[in-house]
Amino acid sequence: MYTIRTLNNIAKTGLAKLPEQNFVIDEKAENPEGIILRSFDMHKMELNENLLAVARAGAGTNNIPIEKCTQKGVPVFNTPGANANAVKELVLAGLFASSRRIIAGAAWVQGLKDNCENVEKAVEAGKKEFTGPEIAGKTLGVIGLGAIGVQVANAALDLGMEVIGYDPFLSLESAWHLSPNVVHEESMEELVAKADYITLHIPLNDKTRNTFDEKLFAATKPGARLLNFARGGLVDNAALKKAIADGIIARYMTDFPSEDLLGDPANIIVTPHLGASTPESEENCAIMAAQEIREYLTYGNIKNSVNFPNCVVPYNGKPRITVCHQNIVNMIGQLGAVFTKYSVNIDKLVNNSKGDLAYNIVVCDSLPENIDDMIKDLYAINTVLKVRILD
Ligand SMILES: NC(=O)c1ccc[n+]([C@@H]2O[C@H](COP(=O)([O-])OP(=O)(O)OC[C@H]3O[C@@H](n4cnc5c(N)ncnc54)[C@H](O)[C@@H]3O)[C@@H](O)[C@H]2O)c1
Ligand SMILES: O=C(O)[C@H](O)COP(=O)(O)O
Repeated sequence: MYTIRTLNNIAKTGLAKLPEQNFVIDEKAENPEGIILRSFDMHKMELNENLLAVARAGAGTNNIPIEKCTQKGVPVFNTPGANANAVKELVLAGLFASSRRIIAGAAWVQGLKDNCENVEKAVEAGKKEFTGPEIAGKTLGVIGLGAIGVQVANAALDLGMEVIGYDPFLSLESAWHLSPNVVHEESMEELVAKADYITLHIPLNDKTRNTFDEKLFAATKPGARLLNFARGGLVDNAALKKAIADGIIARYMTDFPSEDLLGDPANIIVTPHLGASTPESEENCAIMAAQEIREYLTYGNIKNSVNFPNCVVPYNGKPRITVCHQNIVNMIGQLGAVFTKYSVNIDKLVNNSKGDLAYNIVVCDSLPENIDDMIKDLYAINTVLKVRILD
């Protein structure tokens, strides 16, 4: 039996993928084997002793202490693409809202209640304050062409925009889906110098924090509109305010409010982190996260982990031993010696690596009687981080 702790509300259709005979869902569990979460900040949490896996029902994993998890041999999963359509739709709304002053105009009309004699007349006189340009024919710069960026880029082409993109790590998957009409830019500086609208779709990490700093704003085409539905930390807010004051940024729209962004609704539009908040995407993410954690806990199979390599061996009824270790030479030799010592015949062995980490699924014909001694011997190899027996 595995206990799964939920740190946020996770859609029930997703949790239903964890069968009751093998899984207990408990939002207060103190020592769970699995954690499923959305944006809960795990950085201040101790990783409990029994923890085996963490699944983020969503894309961004900057709220999870990945390095700490890796050191403990704990894979962190996310759900690539499961909320991409929801974010794409909100970004399209953002393109229109940052242009046409829909939000400010609608709020102004509400303010006319009990405040003027003739609403119709006031509206016709006042609407000139809320004009804004059309997006067709304008250039959209997409920074980050992953699951969301690709969908945004393709949809913007359909709306009649010129689209330019920048992503030095473009995946094969993205390349397959990206329209050939998206023009590739060699650098962020070149992209921001040409774009009338810029949209950010990159993860927040130590390399991308404050991507939009004073220097990048200085390279930006004056009058550009900047959309940030990725993470607040990608933009240096002090530099942003200066760019607004200098006329470089005509409007900033973000899904990540902070105190310093409030109080200037004409220039800064903030939504309350709504990108993935649709029933469809909440279900998609929860289902994928639950399936990933179920596969790992039950069979040791890994798909969509941000810190572990993919490693999947279809279940064939035989017991398996999984070993996660540092990715250095002669590990297979050392592991093999232990298997030989305990006369364990290997039916199938898959060893995959990602960066400094390697992971094995070893399907065995049978387990030895003194399996506890074998586990001790495996842990005696000092580069082994985690051993699991799945019988
Ligand atoms: N507002 C929301 O509710 C919401 C919802 C989902 C995702 N997000 C955010 O959006 C981000 C992107 O999501 P996704 O699903 O498209 O992820 P993804 O992993 O599919 O795509 C990210 C892309 O960014 C690229 N990239 C990384 N560093 C880059 C850099 N320095 N310059 C240019 N490109 C770079 C990668 O190569 C990748 O193609 C997530 O990390 C998350 O922070 C926000
Ligand atoms: O990274 C993500 O997937 C989004 O920011 C969604 O976050 P949420 O699941 O907390 O809405």
